[in-house]
Amino acid sequence: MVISLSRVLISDEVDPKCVDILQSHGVEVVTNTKLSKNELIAEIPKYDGLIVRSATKVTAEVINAGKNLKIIGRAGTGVDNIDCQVATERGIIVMNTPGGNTLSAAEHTCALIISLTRDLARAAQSMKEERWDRKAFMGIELNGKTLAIIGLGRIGREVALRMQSFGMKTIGYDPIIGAEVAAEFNTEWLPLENLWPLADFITVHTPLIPATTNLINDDVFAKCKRGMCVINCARGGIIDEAALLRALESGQCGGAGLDVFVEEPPKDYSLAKHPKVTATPHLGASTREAQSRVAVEIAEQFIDLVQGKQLFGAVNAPALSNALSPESQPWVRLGENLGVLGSLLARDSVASMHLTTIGTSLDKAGSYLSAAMLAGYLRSTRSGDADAPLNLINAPVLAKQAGLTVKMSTQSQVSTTASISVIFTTAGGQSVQLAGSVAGEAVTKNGASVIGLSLSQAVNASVCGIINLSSALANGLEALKTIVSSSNQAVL
Ligand SMILES: NC(=O)C1=CN([C@@H]2O[C@H](COP(=O)(O)OP(=O)(O)OC[C@H]3O[C@@H](n4cnc5c(N)ncnc54)[C@H](O)[C@@H]3O)[C@@H](O)[C@H]2O)C=CC1
Ligand SMILES: O=C(O)C(=O)COP(=O)(O)O
Repeated sequence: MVISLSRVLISDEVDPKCVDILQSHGVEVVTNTKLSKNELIAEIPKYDGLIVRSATKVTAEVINAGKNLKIIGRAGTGVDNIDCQVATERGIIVMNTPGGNTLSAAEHTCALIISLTRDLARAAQSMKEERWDRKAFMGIELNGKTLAIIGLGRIGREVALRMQSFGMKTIGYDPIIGAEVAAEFNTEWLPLENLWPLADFITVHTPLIPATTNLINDDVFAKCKRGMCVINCARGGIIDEAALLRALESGQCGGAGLDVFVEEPPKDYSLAKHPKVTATPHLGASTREAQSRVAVEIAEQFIDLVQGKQLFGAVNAPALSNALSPESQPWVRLGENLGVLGSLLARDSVASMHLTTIGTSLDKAGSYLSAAMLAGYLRSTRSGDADAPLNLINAPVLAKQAGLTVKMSTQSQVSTTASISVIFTTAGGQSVQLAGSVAGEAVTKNGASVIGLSLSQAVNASVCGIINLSSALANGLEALKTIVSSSNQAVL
């Protein structure tokens, strides 16, 4: 799958290095950070690429209006402001720059923890008001206290390492990162129920997903030590804001450091204004270093993708990662053509496909080959929304929605000429088996795949031939049958 980009819209404040890199590769870039929702919807059809931070809400409406959109880039980490599901269904790549702002977010988290222990924000404000009030600001030491880290990914572990230098004991929970990995950064992995009562501070570093929404709620506050403090430099909504306000009021929660809010900017500032809260306006990634990194990274990732060099940072295109190299292009075409052929030969709608890759060179090709096959199959069978392209990004999702199941197997034989074999089984139980390979420079140069066919019940024949698949498909099934039955091992 080849992706070309001609015009990119940047709709949030992104370091100018991003524009420079894209322009130096011939991409036209328009920066407009003042677009209202409706203006963005009106503007987006002109672009094939969009780059945002957290401010632009890339909703289904925006994505559906983006008739030419191929890629949405997030100069940062969280993609919760982008409707990734709709983007995927429309075959649009969503890409972020994981890691570019990790250290800045970790440092900001540490700053919030430290600020809380000494009430720095209010103490500094009192000095600006010319009040020398030493009695009002009795703090606590971090040394010997326990910090619970929920989410032991990139930021969580950097926070752990930094706060350990203050003498804090770090404990943590993550459903994917286990105890052994946590121990590598001196953090004791504990199940949540065991962790709540031990923590003096709890900091969250997870994405906002259903499992983490309101993760810290009234019940959790009740299980914590009285006076424990919470920090949220991840996403608004991981800590239930109403429950936090109640816990601050009752004294169950001793303080909160908040960088993120359910609504940004918040309509209701009662949490931010609360005397026990140190709040910042989503500044975790707002450092020169982080902004420079994410701007360069997103631009370079776009260019690498367009040049077919590599796919980095895509959050919704697992099939694409091995499909960009020039060597894989004929295989992608073969897969698509086999999908089309399967749909032509199967008399009923296909309920399942079983793809087998043969040969070690195709060991990692199963996911893009099956996606290519599904794209070809769906392209040839679908009616309706012809607007949305069918490609390696959306074909697996749309096939799943249509109830089509896909099985993949690998036969890793070193000496074998690489080939693929697929069995299409219809809802009525008929099956069509096709086998194909990409052979020879001369054939692949003019874009045609060579395919060895073995047709079973669906055409009630058992023939084997080699045909120029592209021209056969262009002439339709009847022509194909004629070609197959009249040719034996001939390239047409
Ligand atoms: N305030 C700011 O400006 C910034 C905020 N962020 C946010 O910080 C958060 C963390 O970012 P990274 O560390 O880069 O992400 P990451 O993907 O490296 O780590 C997230 C971790 O959360 C874990 N997790 C998922 N579900 C969980 C659950 N139910 N309970 C506990 N852990 C769970 C994952 O397994 C993963 O290890 C994200 O929400 C990101 O958007 C990131 C950068 C800047
Ligand atoms: O990268 C993230 O997840 C962030 O929250 C940073 O957001 P921002 O790019 O500063 O709007």
